[in-house]
Amino acid sequence: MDLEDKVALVTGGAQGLGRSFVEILLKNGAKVAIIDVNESLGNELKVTLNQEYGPDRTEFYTADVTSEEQFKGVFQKVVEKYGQIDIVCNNAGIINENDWEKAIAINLGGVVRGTYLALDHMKKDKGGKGGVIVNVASLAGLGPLFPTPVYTATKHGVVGFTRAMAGVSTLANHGVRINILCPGFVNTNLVTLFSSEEHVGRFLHLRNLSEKILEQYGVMETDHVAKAFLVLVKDETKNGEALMVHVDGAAFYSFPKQVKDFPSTKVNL
Ligand SMILES: NC(=O)C1=CN([C@@H]2O[C@H](COP(=O)(O)OP(=O)(O)OC[C@H]3O[C@@H](n4cnc5c(N)ncnc54)[C@H](O)[C@@H]3O)[C@@H](O)[C@H]2O)C=CC1
Ligand SMILES: CCC(=O)/C=C/C=C\C[C@@H](O)/C=C/C=C/C=C\[C@@H](O)CCCC(=O)O
Repeated sequence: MDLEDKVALVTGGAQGLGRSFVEILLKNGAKVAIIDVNESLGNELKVTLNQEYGPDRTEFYTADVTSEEQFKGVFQKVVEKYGQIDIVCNNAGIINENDWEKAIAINLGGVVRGTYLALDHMKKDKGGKGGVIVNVASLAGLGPLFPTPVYTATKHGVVGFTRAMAGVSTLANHGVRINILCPGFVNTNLVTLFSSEEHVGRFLHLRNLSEKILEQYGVMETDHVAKAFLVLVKDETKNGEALMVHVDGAAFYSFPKQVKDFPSTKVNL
């Protein structure tokens, strides 16, 4: 996919990984709608990006991805302003093992809502132009991150939901590819939370384990992950794929094609 003049929408775009996705999309010629619940950070970023790219390449919209009204309204405003949406990145996410229902609502519910809203505007069988959706999971969507079990569950949910929706999109001829980004640890606000009782709650006693896991995997910079994000956006052969990103590079996860191919040990019943 050539990104020149394409229209992208990125949730959680005001900082961290989302901001790096916004910036790499702009560098490749796209226009970007930045969605975030943090209004002050979003407005600050808009001012910064205006200086580098001019006022017409980005727009910031304050919205909470857990609100159908707000999120749906933002999609409508983006289409009214730019006439189309070609790329959607459902990136907004949190770690909160205390308020785990909030974590589920944002990390999984927000991705489901963003995927459905994106398809409503993009699918070719309803007058759209097709495009690509990238849902941000994590390596914790493929392997359990013990200190954050609910976060792990939300990310496993993003992987399963996205793979199923990629299949639906193919069967329905939506013309929309839907892929998963699975980064390891990245140097953002989020990765500092594992020693915060407010965020890891009853699992705070595992913070030494967290530090060992962080040390084992290393911590990446956001621009490294953004390059992997761009692969999922541009490679039109990829649909339903999970791209793992770690300090040494990136690799597509090999999902077994059928149940009979699942790694298993036979049990006599
Ligand atoms: N930092 C890391 O090590 C990794 C992060 N990820 C995932 O990447 C995504 C982005 O994470 P980071 O950039 O690290 O976090 P971050 O905390 O730096 O940025 C997240 C952004 O999402 C926004 N946000 C939170 N809740 C929202 C809501 N309800 N509606 C709209 N916006 C909301 C926040 O205001 C913030 O600007 C998350 O889904 C996270 O799970 C995945 C793997 C590793
Ligand atoms: C480690 C403490 C913590 O909760 C930090 C979270 C920070 C970032 C968000 C998350 O998306 C990063 C996940 C990285 C996971 C990496 C590997 C796991 O999937 C498996 C770890 C289990 C193991 O190898 O022992």
